Amino acid sequence: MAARTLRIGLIPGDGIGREVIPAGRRILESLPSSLGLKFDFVDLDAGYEHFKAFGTALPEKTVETLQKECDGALFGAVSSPTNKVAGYTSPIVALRKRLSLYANVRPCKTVLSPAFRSPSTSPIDLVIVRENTEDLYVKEEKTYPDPNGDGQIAEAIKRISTQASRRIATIAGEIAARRQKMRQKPNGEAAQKEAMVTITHKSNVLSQTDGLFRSTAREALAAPAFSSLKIEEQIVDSMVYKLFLQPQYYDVIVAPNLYGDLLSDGAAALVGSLGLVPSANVGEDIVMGEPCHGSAPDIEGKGIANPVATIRSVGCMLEFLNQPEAADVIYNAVDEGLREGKFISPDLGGKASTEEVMDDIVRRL
Ligand SMILES: NC(=O)c1ccc[n+]([C@@H]2O[C@H](COP(=O)([O-])OP(=O)(O)OC[C@H]3O[C@@H](n4cnc5c(N)ncnc54)[C@H](O)[C@@H]3O)[C@@H](O)[C@H]2O)c1
Ligand SMILES: O=C(O)CC[C@H](C(=O)O)[C@@H](O)C(=O)O
Repeated sequence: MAARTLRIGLIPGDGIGREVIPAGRRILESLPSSLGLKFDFVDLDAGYEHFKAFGTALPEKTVETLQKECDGALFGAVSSPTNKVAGYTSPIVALRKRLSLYANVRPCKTVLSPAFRSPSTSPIDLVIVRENTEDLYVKEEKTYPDPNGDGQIAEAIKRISTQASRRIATIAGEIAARRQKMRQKPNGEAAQKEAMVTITHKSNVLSQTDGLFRSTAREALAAPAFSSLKIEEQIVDSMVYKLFLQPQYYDVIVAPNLYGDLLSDGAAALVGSLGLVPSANVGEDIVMGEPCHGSAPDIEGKGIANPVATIRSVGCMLEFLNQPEAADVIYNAVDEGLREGKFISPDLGGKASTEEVMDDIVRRL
């Protein structure tokens, strides 16, 4: 059988993005040839450093190359400034919209290892499915003088649509159904963990925006295709509470954009580190793997960034490019390395460098 070639755009961005994306590339180059996959790579620019040098954080060439040439992409991280900088807009937020990457799928899983302990003592295996194109992320903000006194008023639009809510709930249902199938035992016995989608919202206060998200998600998940799933809902503040108290209970959590962003960093803390949690930005035309973490300026340049989130993101990208076998090879190699615990990075209490963790995983592929 002739090998299939996938073209992958590599966008390291800023900070530790530049240290972990090479690990992602190396993993793809090291996959066993028996999988029948080949990769070619195109290096693409984006980020705050690029903005400072050339006046744009997301060159059109990057967007066009991804749209016209690439099957998949790997994005590292960007160093978005926290103060307003004229002309700068987050390239990752822009890319998600420009490429219609409507779902941000973020699996969080505990690996039990003698080498490190996760803050959560019960094993976690959940997926956060974050809407990726709207909510407060439409970034329609304005500031104007306060007519009633000193100072100013700043406003932001929170936009929720039926279409985006339906689409995200549907993919969350599909992911839960797929996980249910994978958990089923060969003898037909039901798996221990209940297959479930938890719809997260704040419609007790935001009855129109989050209300629309909640009712649309409920409707989409009532489809016959999802009849084997338990569908439940949780107000986002108590969702945080319950997630921290009993994370092992959750299976698939679907959330509007901002709540999904916050919940995934919380879940990352529970499994041990942001350096462990991957994501896939999923659209109709392209899939972009991306670690959930940022550019980590506090450890940039030290060679100690944990590459596992990026390596698992390579698996997530391949999973959504319909290459589940290749994804499993990567997930298993990562889990085995963490379980054995010889090469553990400092964020998990170990001493291994980015390169040592990567080499250990490559050996196991
Ligand atoms: N997708 C993205 O591009 C993305 C995501 C989040 C934050 N950011 C940007 O990143 C910058 C820094 O943000 P922040 O410090 O709030 O969040 P961060 O995720 O960069 O870092 C938070 C903490 O986690 C640690 N950490 C993160 N990734 C790690 C890894 N792979 N290995 C070991 N430790 C890791 C960091 O050292 C830091 O202590 C900001 O400019 C923010 O805008 C970008
Ligand atoms: O800093 C940025 O430019 C984007 C950060 C980004 C987000 O979606 O808000 C990050 O928090 C993420 O989880 O991907």
